[in-house]
Amino acid sequence: MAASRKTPPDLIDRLTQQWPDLESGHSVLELGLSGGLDSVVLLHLLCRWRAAGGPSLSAVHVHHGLSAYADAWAAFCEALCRDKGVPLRVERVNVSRAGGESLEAEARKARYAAFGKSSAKVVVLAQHQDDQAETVVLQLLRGGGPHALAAMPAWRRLGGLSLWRPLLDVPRSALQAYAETHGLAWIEDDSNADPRWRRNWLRLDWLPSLAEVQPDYRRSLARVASNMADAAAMLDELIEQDRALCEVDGRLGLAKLSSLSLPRQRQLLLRWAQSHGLGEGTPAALEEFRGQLWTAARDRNPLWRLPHGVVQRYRAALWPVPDLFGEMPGACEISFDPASRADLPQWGGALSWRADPKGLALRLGQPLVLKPRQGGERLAQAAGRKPVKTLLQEAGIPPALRTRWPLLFDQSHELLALPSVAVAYDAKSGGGERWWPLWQPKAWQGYGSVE
Ligand SMILES: Nc1ncnc2c1ncn2[C@@H]1O[C@H](COP(=O)(O)OP(=O)(O)OP(=O)(O)O)[C@@H](O)[C@H]1O
Repeated sequence: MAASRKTPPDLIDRLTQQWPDLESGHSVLELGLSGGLDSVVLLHLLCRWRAAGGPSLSAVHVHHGLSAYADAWAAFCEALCRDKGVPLRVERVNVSRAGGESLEAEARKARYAAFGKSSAKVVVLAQHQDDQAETVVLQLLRGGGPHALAAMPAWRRLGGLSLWRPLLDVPRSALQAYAETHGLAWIEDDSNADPRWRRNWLRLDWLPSLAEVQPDYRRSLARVASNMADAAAMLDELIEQDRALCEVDGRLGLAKLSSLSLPRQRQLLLRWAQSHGLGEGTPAALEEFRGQLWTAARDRNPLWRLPHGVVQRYRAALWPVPDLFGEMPGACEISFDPASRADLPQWGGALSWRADPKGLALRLGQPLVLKPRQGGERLAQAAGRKPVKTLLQEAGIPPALRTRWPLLFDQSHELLALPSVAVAYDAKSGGGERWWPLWQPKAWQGYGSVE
């Protein structure tokens, strides 16, 4: 049987032709070796390449401890690498469902974390054309867009190193033929035969039926992946351009947003919200919000609720407001230190100080109290005591941020300031150095302040 299959003569050429440049500094490779057919064939190819003057080589086997055979797989990889003179590290990882994902997804995360610890410049993995085709179908069934359908790239960054998948355009049958021709031994993962896993069901049932009507489906699906990779890259470029057009200080300007076509508005909003850590919204919630954006009355401030925060329309812009759903903070004592910046996660921001002749006269270590608004507070201003609510409105603070905007009191509960917005007029008398309190909500960190 082994002799009857024809080995493609060019498998090693296909590998080396993808290699960018031996002089580029990528001269050390580490192979992810599971002990299965694919990575055993890749080990053989890389060893041949090494013998012909190619990059030096090591391997990593990730021991997940999930199968009764896990120790036997590690032992198999150790013996194979010893025989080939390839240094092997066996990484034992703990996989649990603690993250709330499937065991398969947790195992994958642990595996890639172990790959990321490599001291090589490039980690090489043995996914092939059948894996790519399966990934495209799985992403299609999940309802994925261009990024998901782009499936696996041949090269990508993983932390400080590169991941390389040189066999992505090689069908599994060619790897099997190669293994048989060279008399290679490998292990079969028992879980690959379990049809309860969607990928296995595809591989064992669905794709063989598809192959009967379209034998070249792998190539078509690989083409989908590469077309979608281009589409995804172009989408990224367009979103970046649109973002540069619409975003000022972390807010999206509505006038500029309205000049974009509807699909561009949608894509920009989704990406922008994600980049502010608000998570991925449902298409229905986004459409509802987009409808309100242009129709809600001027004095309304519609919200787009996302898994980790909200986006609020306020005046002529959209504001990202992360995590407003925790418990409201209580009163909090601090002591004045102009050199320190106090991160106050429960309040959703950070308090700092700036020397300013119009600020407060405070002494180092003076006790101060931060309290949330109760309603009805007033702050002394030149023209009388002004409601805090009016001061926040005048400063253009969107309503979603006002509930957690801290009020700064002295120890006798006199309101001293609304940080970044105003300080008490009567607190301005007296000599010495003066300080202006600054409140920077998490949503604005990395951008300017409200002033
Ligand atoms: N236990 C392991 N130890 C080291 N490398 C592994 C291990 N399991 C898989 N790999 C590497 O990853 C490649 C792909 O394996 P597999 O398709 O099982 O995993 P995956 O990481 O889930 O892939 P995908 O990126 O398609 O989700 C293998 O060919 C091999 O190079």
